[in-house]
Amino acid sequence: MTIDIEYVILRHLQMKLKAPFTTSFGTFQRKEFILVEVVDRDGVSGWGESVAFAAPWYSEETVKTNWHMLEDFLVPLALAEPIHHPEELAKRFSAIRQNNMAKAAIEGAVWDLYAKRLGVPLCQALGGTKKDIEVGVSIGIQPTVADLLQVIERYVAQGYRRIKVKIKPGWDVDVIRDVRRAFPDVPLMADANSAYTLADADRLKALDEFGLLMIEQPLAADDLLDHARLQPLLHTPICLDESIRSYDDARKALDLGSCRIINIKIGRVGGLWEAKRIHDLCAERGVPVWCGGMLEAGVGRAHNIAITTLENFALPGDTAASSHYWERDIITPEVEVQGGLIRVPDAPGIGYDVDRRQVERYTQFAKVFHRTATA
Ligand SMILES: O=C(O)CCC(=O)c1ccccc1C(=O)O
Ligand SMILES: [Mg+2]
Repeated sequence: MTIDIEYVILRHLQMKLKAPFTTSFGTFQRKEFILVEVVDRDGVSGWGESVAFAAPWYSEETVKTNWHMLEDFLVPLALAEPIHHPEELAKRFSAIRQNNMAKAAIEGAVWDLYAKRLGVPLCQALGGTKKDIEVGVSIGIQPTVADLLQVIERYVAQGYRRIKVKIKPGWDVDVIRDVRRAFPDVPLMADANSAYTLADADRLKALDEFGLLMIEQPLAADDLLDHARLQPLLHTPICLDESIRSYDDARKALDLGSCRIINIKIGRVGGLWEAKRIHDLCAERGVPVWCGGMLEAGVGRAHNIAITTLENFALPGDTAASSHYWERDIITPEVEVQGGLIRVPDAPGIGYDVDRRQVERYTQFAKVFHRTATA
């Protein structure tokens, strides 16, 4: 199989979230992101989505740094030579340091095109087998505990398979106690987005009594060592998110005992190829993984669904329904959750149609890059 990309379109989109989403590091009202379309000689399109946010709170990447990396480095590399397998592109990109979300955006588009050319769904091209995936939902910090309980009630009623609550100092032990009292049996976890240090070990230890499935990223993103010190003090498994940016990070975290579960985000680790390698490593080590979310629009959501079909994505992810985030998503059909499950689409590639009318509506500006002009 040879993929000859004829041109690439970068579009800058902005979509308003249905409800503001608050984490320990800030509040999101809208999502700005880059949609990548790669088009081959026959006019077949592959789609990718950069998950970088407008501001560098979650990681150092932003929409603008991603645009710069794509325009000046990654798109020219993708156009430079034909591609026989997306892995080749991942290797080509390894000459460029980090900037994982930018790399993943275009690599994801090439994966979609690759699977479409093969005539198979993306999940199958990746080696996934599941026909349905189990999903949970991530719930932001709310104005009051009463608000939080009401929101949780709604998602439990919709059948979501686990509830994730964002925590930070001052919105943690008492909140989780109230949630647990109201929902004694719900599969529950907490995500701190690096809001604590090792000096808070007692506070984190106090969460042990609530039977959480895991506590996600309690300490700093660059601190595998302190996570390794914290984990033996807790009964609750630590799950790492921000700390894991590559296969090697995952290997080191598992060797050190920094976590017992890994959240895989395709963008954070630089693409589907690296995500699959981390999945396979964790499978060998008997460590379950799950797919995190970055408030994606439909294209990113479709990629998350595809990777989650790999077997060792053993825990429900954060890939909630389109309608949880958006009045109107950019794909048809939209992603729906029924009884806590998403049915994996079986059409070639990402398996959803990109709704060009909606894309147009949300696009603020765009730029086209032709092979002849760059290569
Ligand atoms: O619903 C989603 O897409 C996941 C929401 C979420 O938890 C999140 C949202 C924005 C930034 C970081 C995170 C996170 O997983 O830490
Ligand atoms: Mg997280």
